Amino acid sequence: MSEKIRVSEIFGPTIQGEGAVIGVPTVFVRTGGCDFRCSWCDSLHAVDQEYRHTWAPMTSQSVLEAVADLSEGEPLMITLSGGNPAIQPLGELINLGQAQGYTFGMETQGSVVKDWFAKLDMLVLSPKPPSSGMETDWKMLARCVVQGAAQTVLKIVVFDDVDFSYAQEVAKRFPDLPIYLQPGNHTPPPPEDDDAEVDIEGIDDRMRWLVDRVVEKKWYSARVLPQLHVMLWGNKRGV
Ligand SMILES: C[S@@+](CC[C@H](N)C(=O)[O-])C[C@H]1O[C@@H](n2cnc3c(N)ncnc32)[C@H](O)[C@@H]1O
Ligand SMILES: Nc1nc2[nH]cc(C(=O)O)c2c(=O)[nH]1
Ligand code: SF4
Ligand SMILES: [Mg+2]
Repeated sequence: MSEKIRVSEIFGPTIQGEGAVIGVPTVFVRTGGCDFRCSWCDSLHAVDQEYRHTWAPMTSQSVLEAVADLSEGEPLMITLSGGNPAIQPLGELINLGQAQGYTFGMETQGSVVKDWFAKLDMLVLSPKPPSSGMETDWKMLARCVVQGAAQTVLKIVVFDDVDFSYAQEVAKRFPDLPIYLQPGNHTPPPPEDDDAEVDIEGIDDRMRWLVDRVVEKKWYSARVLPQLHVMLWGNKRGV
């Protein structure tokens, strides 16, 4: 019997709200458990051990059935997120899904590498800036890149100037990867809150500041994007 996947939630179809494939319809499979604990994590219900009892152990087949129920059998992009999906056994799910016409994107911080990264259609590496309180293992991040997903991109959350310098350092180390900058959202909801308010003005301010910084530095290969789902629905879960 293959190992079960710990699943916090499966939701959609919605649009991918962030980064390289922003706007693309997708179903999210959010796994439970993370080796990090970022100070500003917006998905603590999939990180904090306090919520472990809500993370259902599921087979790959049952995850795919749940996705197919939501998409009414139409194959689409499945986005694996978390928590850190890299700590879950996801190779079989990707094989099964791709055989049925699904494509797979994954969001991970680059702290753990698996051989099945090579099967992904889109790997989003989101190493964590200083404001998160986490450290970057540069060697591990580089191993995630060479694992060879069809497309690999970087996405860095930026709250302040120190984070901005960190993002520049990441870009310097990985000059061949497209890099997306995303303003941080300061108001993560309490995990049990299904419809939390969000500080849109603060996000707008940081977005404008981020554009100014990119232009000032003539960093013309950077791409600056807000979290579209947060602009539309705030910190609501399941969108
Ligand atoms: C919740 S994480 C889950 C996947 C993985 N653990 C990671 O961090 O990449 C998904 C994305 O949301 C971003 N994110 C988390 N909290 C955020 C916040 N408060 N503001 C902006 N982006 C945030 C992360 O940086 C990551 O790119
Ligand atoms: N619409 C939407 N787009 C997203 N992109 C990354 C998300 C995540 O939490 O991983 C996310 C999310 O939760 N919802
Ligand atoms: S790595 Fe991702 S899921 Fe884990 S705590 Fe940080 S933002 Fe949250
Ligand atoms: Mg999110």
